[in-house]
Amino acid sequence: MVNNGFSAASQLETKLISPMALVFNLAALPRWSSPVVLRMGLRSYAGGPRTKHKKFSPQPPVPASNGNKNRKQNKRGRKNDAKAKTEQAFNFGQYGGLKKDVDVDVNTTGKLIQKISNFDQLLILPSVRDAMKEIISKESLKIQDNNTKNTSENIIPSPIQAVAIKKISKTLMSPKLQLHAIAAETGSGKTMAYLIPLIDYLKRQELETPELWETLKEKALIRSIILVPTHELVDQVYETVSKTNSSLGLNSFKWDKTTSYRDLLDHIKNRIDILVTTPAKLLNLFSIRMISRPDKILSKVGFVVLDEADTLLDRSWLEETHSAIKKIPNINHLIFCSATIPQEFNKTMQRLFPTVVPIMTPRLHKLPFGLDFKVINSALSPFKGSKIKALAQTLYAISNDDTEPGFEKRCVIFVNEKKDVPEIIDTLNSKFGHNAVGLTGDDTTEERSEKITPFLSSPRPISQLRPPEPSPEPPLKRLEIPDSNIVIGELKKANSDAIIPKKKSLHVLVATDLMARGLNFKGVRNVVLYDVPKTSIDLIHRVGRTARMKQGGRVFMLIDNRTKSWAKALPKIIKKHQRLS
Ligand SMILES: Nc1ncnc2c1ncn2[C@@H]1O[C@H](COP(=O)(O)OP(=O)(O)OP(=O)(O)O)[C@@H](O)[C@H]1O
Repeated sequence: MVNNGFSAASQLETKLISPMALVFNLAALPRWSSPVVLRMGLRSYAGGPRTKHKKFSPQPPVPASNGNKNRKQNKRGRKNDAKAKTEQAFNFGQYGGLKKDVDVDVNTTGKLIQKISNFDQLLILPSVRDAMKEIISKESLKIQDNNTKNTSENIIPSPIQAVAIKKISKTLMSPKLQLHAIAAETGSGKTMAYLIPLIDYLKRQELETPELWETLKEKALIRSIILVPTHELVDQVYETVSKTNSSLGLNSFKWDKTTSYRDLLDHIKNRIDILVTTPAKLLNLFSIRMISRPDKILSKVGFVVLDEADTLLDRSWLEETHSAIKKIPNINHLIFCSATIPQEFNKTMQRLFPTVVPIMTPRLHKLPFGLDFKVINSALSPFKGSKIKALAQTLYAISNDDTEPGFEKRCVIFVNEKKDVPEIIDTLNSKFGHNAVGLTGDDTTEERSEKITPFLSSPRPISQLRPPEPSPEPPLKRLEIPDSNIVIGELKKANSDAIIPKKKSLHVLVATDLMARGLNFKGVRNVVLYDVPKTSIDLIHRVGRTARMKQGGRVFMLIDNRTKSWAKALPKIIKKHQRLS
């Protein structure tokens, strides 16, 4: 029987899988959820100085207290409100870490966003709009499961792009300082949500103040900066940004570990319109002897983006990032972009940037739409507590099911501790015959890049790969669960290591949280959480490497007796489309 995919309702259901029977089927491609925007519970974010917006009001108005009765009623009211709020945001076992009182205002901004179904409805220069649509259509994943081809005509703004561009474009050329925080679920197109306003800003500067532009265009300066936490993200963001060089005549440049000072200087001399780098590198500008006036070079930077802002402003990065921003004296737009709002990040923002204006979508802190989440209990027979056996069988089953027909399959495995990576790789490759590579912060930049590149590009058609090695594998018994469209692949005698056949057609990457942030694993349909992530924040980022932008994806989370109580909460969260807290 052809495996057609789950029904719409069951796509979002989480299933607890018995270890002997792993369920395989990619969820059908999800559509955009209703594009709506929310006002976040980032109390201090409200009240931006320059842009009009409503203030966040976490509690309904309480009438002026008058005597004991009123006080008691008010107290009860407040209790009920608090209860309703905690019920709304599901608390995942001992998890937490995320800002809880995310308050969705679906009605006001939501309706506005629902109306935006086309880039033409947004205030963007036509040349910028056309160029960016073209880039998206080339970068965005081809939908494998049907014959729809991406062309710039059928590219529409994602909800976060619609709302961010709409809001930022209103006062784009106002000379006053403007701070925005863009936050939306993983894989929702946040890069373009800040890049389109940034590029529109640069091009409008050129067109609207031609005299000024004439004096600046030959100068040694930088006009905008995108800061990211890792070199992988420098490469990824630059890959997109650099496509504007030819189509829009911009000079973009990435400054990473491999860049020589000479190269950097040469590019600065010819004007850098968009610089992509890390905060540490930017601070380096002040210690390069060849550069006599770094302050002058930065004096014309008008647009700054902090991508993965929650990482860049967490305890270990804060000082560096804040120092880097402080070195840029004339910022006009400062944008913070993030998929999660951890409590600590929220507090930092309240303290350092209390006037920032939030731009968010209602799916923030929810797991991706169209995700198929499976929980595998390694404590049960036949694994009997061996997580590695459970992992090996999961991988075997992934490589043998009939998903992703005609394309190579890839799977990213996340572990909590980097010390576990070498052992897992060794066991998977030597004992179970997998084709796995491991990545930790100990790898050099070059090693990391070599290992990760095959996962960042679209899956290759099998016809382009060399024929797989023959493997002495037993036939896979296929079963169907009555009254469902679930197909089960069952291994004969799966409790014995010896019978698990060698399998090389699946490409496996084992990584730590380092690779969980922001990386656009194009078309990776399978993520395995070898360890239960320690916080909701980690869970969201790791899960978010699959099911990106309308693409289905599966997550297999391995649990044991220690972690199973936490895992129990997840089915409810996903089924009810709840937000993690
Ligand atoms: N309007 C659009 N239509 C279709 N695809 C798009 C659109 N905008 C962006 N994309 C594609 O969606 C994918 C995910 O985008 P992006 O990496 O910006 O997500 P993100 O929200 O930054 O994710 P993360 O939170 O993990 O960093 C990319 O492959 C990008 O090319």
